[in-house]
Amino acid sequence: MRIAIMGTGGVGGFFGAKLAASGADVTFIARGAHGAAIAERGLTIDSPAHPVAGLAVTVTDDPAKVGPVDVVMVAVKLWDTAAAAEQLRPMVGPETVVISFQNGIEAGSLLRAALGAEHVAGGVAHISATIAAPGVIRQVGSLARIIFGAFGGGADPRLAAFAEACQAAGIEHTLSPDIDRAIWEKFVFLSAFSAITALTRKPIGDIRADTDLRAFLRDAASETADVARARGVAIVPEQADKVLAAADNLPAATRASMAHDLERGARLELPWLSGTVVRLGAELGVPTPVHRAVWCALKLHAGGR
Ligand SMILES: NC(=O)C1=CN([C@@H]2O[C@H](COP(=O)(O)OP(=O)(O)OC[C@H]3O[C@@H](n4cnc5c(N)ncnc54)[C@H](OP(=O)(O)O)[C@@H]3O)[C@@H](O)[C@H]2O)C=CC1
Ligand SMILES: CC(C)(CO)C(=O)C(=O)O
Repeated sequence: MRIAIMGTGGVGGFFGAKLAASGADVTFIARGAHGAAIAERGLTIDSPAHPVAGLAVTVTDDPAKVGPVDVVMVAVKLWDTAAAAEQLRPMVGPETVVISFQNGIEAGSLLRAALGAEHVAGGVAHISATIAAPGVIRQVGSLARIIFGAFGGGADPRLAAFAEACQAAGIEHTLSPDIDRAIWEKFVFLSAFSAITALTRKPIGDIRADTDLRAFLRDAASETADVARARGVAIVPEQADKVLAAADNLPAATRASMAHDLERGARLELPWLSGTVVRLGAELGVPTPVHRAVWCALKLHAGGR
């Protein structure tokens, strides 16, 4: 199986390295100093649970040189999705499946429109990882799990084969019969978690210990769950409580990637997180006052410094 990693950052670099370390045929798409460092010194995963040191890998900044592959894992930030979809086109052959492991709920439809629905599946990544230095991915905590599946359900032998590759690589994974709901469940969690850890500039340990902030987190999750249900997604009534339970189980130091991006003055995925909740809420007649407040408080930071 040939696998390409479109965007070798926290998510793509981590899971791609696990696959490559297991002997899978993986090509990494990476650019700039990061791509040059990987070519020169290999790919390093700084992680107590899943360390990889200077793994020699195939890396290029030009997908046209790769040719068709079996699986493309898309792991660029959301603002790069449209450009990445165009660039990865030469890697898509008749049997290729492209799986987005990005956050939010919009990447799948954008990729389907660009590449054709038959070539696109959905995915979710549960991990906390960043590019610590060129060529180096740092994982925080030990959570590292992916979920993927065919949009609309149904069996897809290409995804079953990818699940086997994940199994061989020791990647915790689920081939989901309902990826649409899994993507929305992650969105209910992340829209709330990114909102509160970015707005307060505090990790989850401080937030969950404070009654007001705990309620804020739950309210934010509730709003996104209401929007999901108004869109016809079967999100259970207790989903906001599940978000609190998930927050209680995270290492105390955990923050959303958007909170890290805010602190280092980088661009934010805010428009696709709280921004999308506000936009869809307005379209569907669902009030979203918490996400509106978050959107207003952070929007002037969304472009980075
Ligand atoms: N980080 C995390 O812990 C998690 C992130 N996610 C989601 O996964 C997605 C990816 O996030 P993350 O891994 O943090 O992102 P990163 O910023 O760490 O990595 C993305 C990488 O893709 C590169 N890239 C973008 N476009 C191209 C291109 N056309 N060609 C080559 N390289 C390209 C970027 O390069 P450059 O820097 O030059 O732009 C960057 O190196 C996001 O939607 C995020 O929300 C989901 C779960 C956890
Ligand atoms: C919350 C987390 C770390 C879970 O994977 C995440 O997706 C993010 O911060 O972008």
